[in-house]
Amino acid sequence: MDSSPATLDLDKGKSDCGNSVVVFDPSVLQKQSNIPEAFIWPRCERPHQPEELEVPVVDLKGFLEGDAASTSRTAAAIRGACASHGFFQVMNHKVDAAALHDALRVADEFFELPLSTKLRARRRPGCTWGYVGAHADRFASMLPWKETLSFAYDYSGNRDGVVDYITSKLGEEFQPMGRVHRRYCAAMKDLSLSIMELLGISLRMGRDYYRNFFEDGSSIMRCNNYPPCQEPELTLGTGPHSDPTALTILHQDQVAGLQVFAEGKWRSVSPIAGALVINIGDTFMALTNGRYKSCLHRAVVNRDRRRRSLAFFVCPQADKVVRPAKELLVGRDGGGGVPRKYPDFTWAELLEFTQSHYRTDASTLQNFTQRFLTYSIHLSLSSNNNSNNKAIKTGMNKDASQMEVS
Ligand SMILES: C=C1C[C@]23C[C@@]1(O)CC[C@H]2[C@]1(C)CCC[C@@](C)(C(=O)O)[C@H]1[C@@H]3C(=O)O
Ligand SMILES: O=C(O)CCC(=O)C(=O)O
Ligand SMILES: [Fe+2]
Repeated sequence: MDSSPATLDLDKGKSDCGNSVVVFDPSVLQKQSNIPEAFIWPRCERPHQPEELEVPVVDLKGFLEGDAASTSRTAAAIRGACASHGFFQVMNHKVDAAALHDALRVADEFFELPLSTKLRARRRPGCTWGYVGAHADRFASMLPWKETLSFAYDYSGNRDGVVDYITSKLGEEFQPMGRVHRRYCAAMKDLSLSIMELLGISLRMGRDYYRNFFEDGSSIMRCNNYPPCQEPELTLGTGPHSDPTALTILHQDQVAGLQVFAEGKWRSVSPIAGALVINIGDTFMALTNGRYKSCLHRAVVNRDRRRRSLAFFVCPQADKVVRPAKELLVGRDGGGGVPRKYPDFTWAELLEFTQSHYRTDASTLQNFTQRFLTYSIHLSLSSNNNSNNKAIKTGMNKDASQMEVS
């Protein structure tokens, strides 16, 4: 069994910091009879033949046309899904079929480029954006069998941010690719804000509450490319995690691979032509004080066919405080407040935690909260200077231990 992932020195033998950099080169790895050790996951994590998870397939036509009865039926269907496993699929979402097709086409164009060209966009240490192969620059084991390209899409920023990013990294000849991504992200923004309206209605917060919260959002576009794998039973395309973001719109191709951990086992969410998969992320779970669930999921690979998915991660504006509406903290009997499950935080803080201190997994938000509590209690013990005491920032009583950390 080969001992390590393909090693390729960058730019005439050295990377920026003078060391050889381990990258994921599918064209090399796929020729090897076995996958490198670093891609082999623990036995308990390896994929098995799953059952199907019947997630609700919600038809958005009536809601998008303003039909009141259809809107309340749609909100009820979404409420049920979000309160259990946080996943549903949407049909008749009004995202142009050509935009969906072209976005996958240009993702293929990118991933089919020579590795040296893709590495022009390589993710720099400490940055979220760029080209990544198996996270071989970040992790030493349990590497995911995938390549990804990620970039920002700012809801309120300049219209050409995506095009500028793509051309600045790859060259002016990639303008058409940037324009296709810009069109796709604009469509994802519109759909995400419509879904935020439905989430607001489903939580009886009104259609504008979450729409207003996210309309100046700072979202992330991620293209996932999962090459065929010669030992798919030993590895994972994306490891078990809940999305730290608020909402994910996933455009998967017609190759099965997405799995959700629901009712005590891994279950597949099969692709439905024309449908988009929607799931609640940790940040939205915190906004509802845990009422809506950010669910564990992963992606598996296969021996014969490449799989692609486009994940659009909706995030609030980076410095906006994530705190549940007080209406969601009222007990079912209308009595006293329900204990807070999570501290006040900003998306910038949670993102930094996932990128610098913690590998996103099944317990990201719980560990972020625990770290927050420890830090807050440490601060309150070690300093009388209340202005530094982050516990106040949680909008909670001084005794942060009242938070119910699940
Ligand atoms: C904020 C993020 C971190 C990851 C990308 C994302 O934008 C949302 C999902 C996260 C991730 C995909 C969850 C599984 C592990 C991960 C390391 C990956 O496999 O890519 C995560 C992403 C990351 O870059 O940290
Ligand atoms: O590719 C998929 O189906 C899921 C990817 C995913 O969960 C992610 O990128 O966060
Ligand atoms: Fe995910």
